Amino acid sequence: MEDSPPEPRGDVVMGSSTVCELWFAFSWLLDQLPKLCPVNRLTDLDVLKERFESPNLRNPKGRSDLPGIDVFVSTADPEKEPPLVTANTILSILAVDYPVEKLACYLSDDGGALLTFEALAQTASFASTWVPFCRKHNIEPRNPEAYFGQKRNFLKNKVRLDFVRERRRVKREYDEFKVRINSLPEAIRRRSDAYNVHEELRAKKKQMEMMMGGNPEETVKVAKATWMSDGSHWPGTWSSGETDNSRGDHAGIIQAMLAPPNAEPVYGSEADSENLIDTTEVDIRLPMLVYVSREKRPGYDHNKKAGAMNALVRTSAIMSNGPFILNLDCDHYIYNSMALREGMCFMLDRGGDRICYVQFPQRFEGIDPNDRYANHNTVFFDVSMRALDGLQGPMYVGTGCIFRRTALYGFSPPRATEHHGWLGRRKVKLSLRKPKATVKKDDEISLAMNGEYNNEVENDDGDIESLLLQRDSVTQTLSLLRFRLLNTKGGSYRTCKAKARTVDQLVHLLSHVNLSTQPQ
Ligand SMILES: O=c1ccn([C@@H]2O[C@H](COP(=O)(O)OP(=O)(O)O[C@H]3O[C@H](CO)[C@@H](O)[C@H](O)[C@H]3O)[C@@H](O)[C@H]2O)c(=O)[nH]1
Ligand SMILES: [Mn+2]
Repeated sequence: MEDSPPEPRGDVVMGSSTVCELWFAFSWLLDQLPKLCPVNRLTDLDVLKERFESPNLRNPKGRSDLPGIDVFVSTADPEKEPPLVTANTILSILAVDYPVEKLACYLSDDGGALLTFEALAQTASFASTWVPFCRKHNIEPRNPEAYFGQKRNFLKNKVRLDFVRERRRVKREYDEFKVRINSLPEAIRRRSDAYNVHEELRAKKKQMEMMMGGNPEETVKVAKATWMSDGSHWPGTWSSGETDNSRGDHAGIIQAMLAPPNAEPVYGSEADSENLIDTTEVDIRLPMLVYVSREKRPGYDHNKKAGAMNALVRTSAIMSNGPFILNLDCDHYIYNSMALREGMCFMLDRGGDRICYVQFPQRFEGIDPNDRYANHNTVFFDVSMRALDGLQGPMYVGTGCIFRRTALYGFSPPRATEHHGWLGRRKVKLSLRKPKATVKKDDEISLAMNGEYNNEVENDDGDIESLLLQRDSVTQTLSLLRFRLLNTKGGSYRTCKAKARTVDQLVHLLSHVNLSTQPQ
C-alpha cells in the first residue's frame, strides 16, 4: 500500500494565506492613498501672453520672448508606419500655435528611406497651404486627416464668409497631396529601375570597349541603386540592400526641408492660381523642418528609439538649440494647437526652473469608443498620473513629453538656491549646483550654458531672465562644441572639436562629417 503525502497543516495554510492577504491589502492601500488627492492643474494662457508677448520697457515691440522648442518625431520603417501618417503628424507640428521663429521640427528616419525623405519634401510643400489655412480659420485639430474626417458640423463657430470656399479648396489640395504621397513608392521604384538599366547599359558598353582593347578579364559590376530625383544615388538605404546602403549600414543624412524663417511676420497675398487661399492678413512663415537619418554601421548597437532621440538632441543642438524639446512618435499628433504654450506655462512659472519635463496625456483614436477593453488607458493617464503629480511628479511615458534641454544634458537647473526647513522658509545655497565653466570629457557635448547665469536669482524676473538667456547661447555653444565622429572607414571613434562661429558654418561642417552614434 502506498503512503499518501502528508496533509499540510491547517494552521500553516491559514497563516501563510493571511500573510499574503495582508500584503495585498497593504500594497492596495499604497496604490490608493495617493489617488485620494490627485493634483489638477490649470494653465492660464493669457498670463503667459501678458508676460512674454506684450510690449514692455525691455521689449517695446512686444516681440515674443517665449523660449525656442525643438520638436522631434521618430519613424523607423515606412512600410509599417505609413508616410501619410507621419506627414500628418508633421503638419500638426508645423501648424501649432507658437512663435514660428522659435519652433523647429526634426524627423528622425531610422529606416534611412528615400520614401520618407521625399514624403517629407511633399509635406513641406503642402504645409505652405495647410498652415496659413489653420491660422486664418482657427482649425482644430491641425492634422488634416483628423480634421477632414471629423463627423461634427465643421461650420460651428466659423464666421468668415470665405471659410467654406477655402476649406473646399484646401480639402481638394489635401486629397491630391494624399495621392502624391501614395504614389511615391511606385515613382521611386520606376525611376530607380530606369537609371539602373541605363547604368547597366553603360557598364556593358564599357566592358565591350575593354574587350576590344584586349583586356577581357575585368567584369564591371553595377549595384542596383536607389536614385534620387536629381539623378544621384540616395545615400541611405537602397531597396537592394547593398553594403554601405542597407538599413543597418549607411551614412548619416541631414537635410533642411524648410529653412529657418524670418524673425518678423511675413504676410501673404490674395488668392490666385498659385495661392489657394487669401493670406493677406495671415503670417505665412513656416518653422524650420529638418530630415535626419543617423549614421548606422554593423557592429554597433543603435539603441532604437533612444538612439534616434540621442542623435536628434545632438543635431538640434547645432541647428536650433531650443531650450525645450518635445518628442512624438510618428503616429501621434498634436491635438490641441495651444499645447506647446500650455507646456510653457509650467516651465516658465515660478519654480518652473526645477521642472525637468512635462508629460502630456495620450489620447487614442480608432479604438472602441466604449472602451470595453480599457485601451484608452484612462486610469493610467487621468488617475494614476495625476496622483503621482502629488508625489514628486508623473513618469515619462516615452513620448509626448516636453523636456528641458539642460536637464537632458545633466546640468543642474539655473536656480542656485534651494528651499529647506519647515514650509521651505530657509533658503540654502547649493554648492553642488555651481556648474563649472570648464569643458568636460571629450565624449560629451559640453556647453557652458549656465555658466554665466549663475548669479543668485531670487525673484521671478530673475528666473525668467535666466531662461530667456539660454536661448541666446547658440554662439557660446558653437565655440565650445565637441562631438564624437564615427570614422566610417576604420569603424573607430575619434573626437572632433568643431570650430564654427555661426550656424551656417556648422551646418556646412556637418555636411562633411557624419554624426556619431554611441559605442557599445
Ligand atoms: O529603431 C527604432 C525603432 C522605433 N523607433 C520609433 O520609436 C517609436 C515607438 O516605437 P513603436 O514600435 O511604435 O513602439 P510602441 O510599442 O508602439 O510604443 C510604445 O513605446 C514607445 C517607446 O517608448 C512610446 O513612445 C510609445 O508611447 C509607446 O506606445 C516609433 O515612433 C518608432 O518609429 C525608432 O525611431 N527607431
Ligand atoms: Mn507605436
